[in-house]
Amino acid sequence: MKKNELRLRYKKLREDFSSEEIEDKSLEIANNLLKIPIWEYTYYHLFLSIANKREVNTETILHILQGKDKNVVVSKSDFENFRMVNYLLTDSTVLKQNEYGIPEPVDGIEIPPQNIEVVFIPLLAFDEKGNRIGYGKGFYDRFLDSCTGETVKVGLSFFEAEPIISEVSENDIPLDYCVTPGKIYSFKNL
Ligand SMILES: Nc1nc2c(c(=O)[nH]1)N(C=O)[C@@H](CNc1ccc(C(=O)N[C@@H](CCC(=O)O)C(=O)O)cc1)CN2
Ligand SMILES: Nc1ncnc2c1ncn2[C@@H]1O[C@H](COP(=O)(O)OP(=O)(O)OP(=O)(O)O)[C@@H](O)[C@H]1O
Repeated sequence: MKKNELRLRYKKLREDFSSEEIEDKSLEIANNLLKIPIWEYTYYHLFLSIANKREVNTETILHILQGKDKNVVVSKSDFENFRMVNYLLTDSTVLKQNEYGIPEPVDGIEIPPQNIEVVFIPLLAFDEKGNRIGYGKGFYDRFLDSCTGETVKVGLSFFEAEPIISEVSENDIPLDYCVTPGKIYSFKNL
């Protein structure tokens, strides 16, 4: 199916979940994440969920990372150039909601993308090869492009994989893993 059709379809599917379903499914995703081999690294990039958009709630994942004493990196989006600037999340980080309701650090210690070892990625949809679709502004395409080839890319999704996403462009960087409430996909060596 085409990207725009998939975006619309999955946005609708997500909107049908109750807050309780979002919480339960997000917890199952966090539990499944513990089963993939990504816990020996130091720098983890996490997105902070938009409360009213029915995204995967990443709060439990944040607590897991903090419990393991990992360095957590969060970003601020620049809607002029569709790039993200990444900051270390610390006790003194001040978060402020941007115009889309995304909590963002006001400032802080900037972390170069090359230092980031694991990235958790919000998705609208993905396919069995690990291709992904986001909001379509290319924020994550640009960000992942500036990370290293070694950076582990982990998608988080409420839904299972589509058989195939057409119109994959050369900018699209595929996932290494995708975790859903019921399943763990590994795309390594595909
Ligand atoms: N929590 C979270 N943080 C994230 C992302 C995300 O998907 N989730 N992003 C992933 O890329 C980046 C921000 N990307 C965005 C891209 C487009 C729009 C946007 O145009 N919103 C419109 C229409 C949204 C819609 O179609 O539903 C709006 O809210 O009016 C917002 C954020 C970086 N941070
Ligand atoms: N590395 C890049 N450098 C410059 N432009 C890019 C890059 N990656 C993607 N873009 C541009 O960003 C736009 C959105 O890309 P695409 O349709 O793949 O979105 P997406 O993968 O759904 O979005 P996102 O990355 O925000 O989740 C396209 O116009 C694309 O040309």
